[in-house]
Amino acid sequence: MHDYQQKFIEFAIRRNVLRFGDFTLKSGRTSPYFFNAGLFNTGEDLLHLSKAYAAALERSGLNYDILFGPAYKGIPLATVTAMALAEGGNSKPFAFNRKEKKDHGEGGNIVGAPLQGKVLIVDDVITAGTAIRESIDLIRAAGAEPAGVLIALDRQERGNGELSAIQEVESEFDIPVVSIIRLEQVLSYLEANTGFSEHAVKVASYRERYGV
Ligand SMILES: O=P(O)(O)OC[C@H]1O[C@H](OP(=O)(O)OP(=O)(O)O)[C@H](O)[C@@H]1O
Ligand SMILES: O=C(O)c1cc(=O)[nH]c(=O)[nH]1
Repeated sequence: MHDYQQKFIEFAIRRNVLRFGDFTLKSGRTSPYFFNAGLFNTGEDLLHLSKAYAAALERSGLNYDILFGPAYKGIPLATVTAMALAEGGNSKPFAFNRKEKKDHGEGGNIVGAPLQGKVLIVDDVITAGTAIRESIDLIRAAGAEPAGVLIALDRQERGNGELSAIQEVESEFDIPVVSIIRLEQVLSYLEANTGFSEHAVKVASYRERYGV
């Protein structure tokens, strides 16, 4: 695990973004841990988070034209990532969607720059891959193509079959998925640090059941 990854895990635990307990996921699975990016909820958190996203993206060397944040939590993530990239001299257009279509004013369900060219999806986590597939449908419907996905945490879970949801997305759409941290690193952190052993056991057994 790189130092920046350990620091990111500690940042997420400190801000209660990475929590332990019983959580029902969008996929219906019951998970002993949850990553709630909505709790990065101060200006300082966002500043720190935006730098971690932008650094992961720059490290990946991924080629893209525009950032796209899926509603809802992807919206501030794409926004602050675009700002951090611009601060490093790499200004890109960005857009996001509304969950409900707006039928007055400017109408439609895409806000921001037109979805054109290679679109990078920015979100918090991938579990079963539903949110990413929905985003790819929106991107293709606009006549653009997905370039890749940038997330904070790869939960390393099976999707519909034996592959991880991320592997399915990568092979089905031929795009890379870049994450700041993966579950295996969270688990190593829990196992190596006192006070987390009970959580480590539960997370390990969840990973046995749903992990890849
Ligand atoms: O890979 P999946 O199984 O789709 O799960 C992950 C998605 O679920 C959550 O979003 P949610 O749809 O709950 O919406 P929110 O951003 O409005 O909280 C999360 O922010 C991801 O987008
Ligand atoms: O699968 C989900 O619904 C999910 C998992 C997680 O860790 N965080 C989140 O916001 N959603």
